[in-house]
Amino acid sequence: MELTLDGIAWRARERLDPEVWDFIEGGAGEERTLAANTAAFDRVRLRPSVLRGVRHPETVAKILGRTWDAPVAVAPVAYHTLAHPEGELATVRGTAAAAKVPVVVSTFASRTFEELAAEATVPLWLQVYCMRDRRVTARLVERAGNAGFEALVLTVDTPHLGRRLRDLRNGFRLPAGTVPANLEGDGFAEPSSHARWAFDPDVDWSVVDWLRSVSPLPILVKGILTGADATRSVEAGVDGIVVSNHGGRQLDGVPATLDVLPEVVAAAGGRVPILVDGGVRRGRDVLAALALGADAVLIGRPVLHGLATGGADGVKDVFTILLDELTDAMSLAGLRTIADAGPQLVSQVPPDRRTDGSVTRAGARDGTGNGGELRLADLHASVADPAMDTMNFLNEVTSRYPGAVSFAPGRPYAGFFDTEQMFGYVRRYLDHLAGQGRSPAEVRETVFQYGPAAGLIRELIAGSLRADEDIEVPPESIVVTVGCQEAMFLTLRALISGPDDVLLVTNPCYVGITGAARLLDAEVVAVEEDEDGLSCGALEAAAEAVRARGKRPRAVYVVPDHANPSGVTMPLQARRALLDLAARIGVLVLEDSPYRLVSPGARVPALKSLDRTRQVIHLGSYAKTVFPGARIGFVVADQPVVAPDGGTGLLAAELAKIKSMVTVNTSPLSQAVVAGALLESGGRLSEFTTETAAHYGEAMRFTLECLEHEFPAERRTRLGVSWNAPSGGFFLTLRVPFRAGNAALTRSAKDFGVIWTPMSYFYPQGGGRHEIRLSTSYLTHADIEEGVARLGAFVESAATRRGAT
Ligand SMILES: Cc1cc2nc3c(=O)[nH]c(=O)nc-3n(C[C@H](O)[C@H](O)[C@H](O)COP(=O)(O)O)c2cc1C
Repeated sequence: MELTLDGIAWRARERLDPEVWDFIEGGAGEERTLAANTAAFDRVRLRPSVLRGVRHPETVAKILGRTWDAPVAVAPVAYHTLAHPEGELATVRGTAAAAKVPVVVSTFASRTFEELAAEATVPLWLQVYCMRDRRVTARLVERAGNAGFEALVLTVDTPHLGRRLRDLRNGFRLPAGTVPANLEGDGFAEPSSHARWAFDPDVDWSVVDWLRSVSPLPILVKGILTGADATRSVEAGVDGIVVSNHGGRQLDGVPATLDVLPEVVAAAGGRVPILVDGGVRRGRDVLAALALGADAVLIGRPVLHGLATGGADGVKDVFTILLDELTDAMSLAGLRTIADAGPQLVSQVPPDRRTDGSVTRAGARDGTGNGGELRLADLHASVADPAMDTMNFLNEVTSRYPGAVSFAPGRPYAGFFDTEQMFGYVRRYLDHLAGQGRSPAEVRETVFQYGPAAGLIRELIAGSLRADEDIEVPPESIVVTVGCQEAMFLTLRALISGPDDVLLVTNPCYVGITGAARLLDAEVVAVEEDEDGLSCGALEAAAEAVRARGKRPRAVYVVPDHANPSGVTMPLQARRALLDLAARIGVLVLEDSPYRLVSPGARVPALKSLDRTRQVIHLGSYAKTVFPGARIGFVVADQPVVAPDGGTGLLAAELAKIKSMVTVNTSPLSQAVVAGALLESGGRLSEFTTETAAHYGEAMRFTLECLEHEFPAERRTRLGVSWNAPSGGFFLTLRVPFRAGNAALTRSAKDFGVIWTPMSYFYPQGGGRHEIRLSTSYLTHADIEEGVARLGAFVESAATRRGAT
């Protein structure tokens, strides 16, 4: 059994489809409020009283005249069948098995009130949304009352649903079979659009009187965040208040509930009980909420996590852990009953100064909290962006299952690395400098000192571009960067001048570019890739749509050769068409092509070599051709930039200015290594990489052969499996008949010993749910053979396992 609610959440994530996980876990907007909720609890420190002889702390709470085993209840959460087929039935069973505490049933419960009431041995409350058609609400309330529900919780923060970006990106729809069991009609599949037409957006405080007129049950309002609204609630005659920001799912930017709790408690002045929800994950969080004036807490997501991991048993685990932690914390803190949890119990709760401005504790003036602790909610939103987190999940899975064969990393094959050779390259470059007439002191200076921001080895790079790629550019148009990632970052920083500039990318797309855009708050619009790469028709339509919104499509990012992740290569004609279109509609093309020189066979000309209008910014990398540890990339930016005084320079010079404030200059030592390799190859990197290209070509060919062998025609058809056959590069795409998300990946790693990358990671606007990216580059043939066999077993199992996908 897991020991913490976080552990249960981790296991739930493994089991749930990524879109469902996102629906449950996500918040509105940049998820600042979502992050703030848990961060607020993290800032609390408990001040224990010692030697109080507390052997058996008493957790019992009295709320609205009823006795609860503990000051904890289940928050109203829609559609429990998303997490487990038994839905709310399992929730009431599991809760009851651990403690006698209420379950607040959502208007959007996926089990009927009557079946829940028949099952429940815990109190049931009904959460109420006020519908445009009040008769619908009145009927629900009446049914719940007849079924024996004991209270109504009127949600007041939801005239419509908040902007939940994860769901928008995923195009989330409720899975077939998940419907609100107590509502009639249809149109529920998209929760947000349903709410827009079904919820009453004009609802005001008179709704409390109305609700009282249709039901004798006590009424609590849920969604109060200010003292003023708490006062109004009491004046309106409510029986209780739930301090809630809907788990960060409504208005992003509102404060953490714990931070506003004291204000609400003070305003309510003990006239009604105060409950709070949002981010309660540990027993000590319950104590913190009580100490700051709450009478009880509600927990939302952890209940669904419990359901996902084990139905009723999982919910029981959630409550058992939480209550064990609560009693443990009480006895260590010297609290006999929950009434002992007063303000003296907590210290140093720094204010959320951005959102409510009130200082609740001393020691918070620097806004950093205890011991320099920072709040995630106060950092740039990109760090909490789920899209930035996908690779972490992959890394976690990889480290959890070290024995698995991994088709995930797009790494070069380590067999080519030769430590001694590296020294040889440096020597070679230093000799080259000496041969150019530099004195020993100057040579030493070159590698030991800071260097020019634009780089030391631009001439050599320009020479090899000419020799290998027929790209004719002056050395001054090149900036040597710390990997290609910096080249992307600098380029985007320069081009994206404000919120109206939009970056177009292919769908699917390499995550490095979308990640860089995220860091820069640049909007990204994805354009569907087809078998020829980027379709000009789709690109033009996307650019027009961006313009129609009053924005500027600034640049389009493409990987024209053996793309990561799809493996697609653009034919010559498509390249020419793209350049014509880009020139016509005034969009720059960012060409990133790291696999060109390490792929076998003839190469289609690079976009930059076809570029007659300086439309293309070429992003280069030596990670695959020389070695990634050198971290050497470059950007060719030969576009003229006109200053207000009419003077012109090259875009590269502007990029170098930016670079001087990012990494100052690229490591001269690393540049020396790459320069040595370029010199060694006689300026023709393509000759230097012949062997490497043959190796990777062979790895790809062998993987395809293993796939053919593993999935012969009959099996392929039966299972509904197919794949593409790139002529080079590191990646191929396997299409499978089941959802190939995190849950499937975890099962694949755990039960079958094979790891791959869900293609959905690479679709910035959703897609790729039935696709797997296989990387062929760094495995040996023996690993590939074994890995494909394991993959075959996994695919067979997942494809034939009903309902498990
Ligand atoms: C998936 C999901 C569905 C929810 N559905 C409802 C709902 O139908 N009615 C409601 O008032 N609140 C709803 N909430 C908000 C919860 O009642 C509660 O305020 C929030 O989840 C508490 O935060 P926590 O998840 O951090 O514990 C929902 C929350 C989640 C995560």
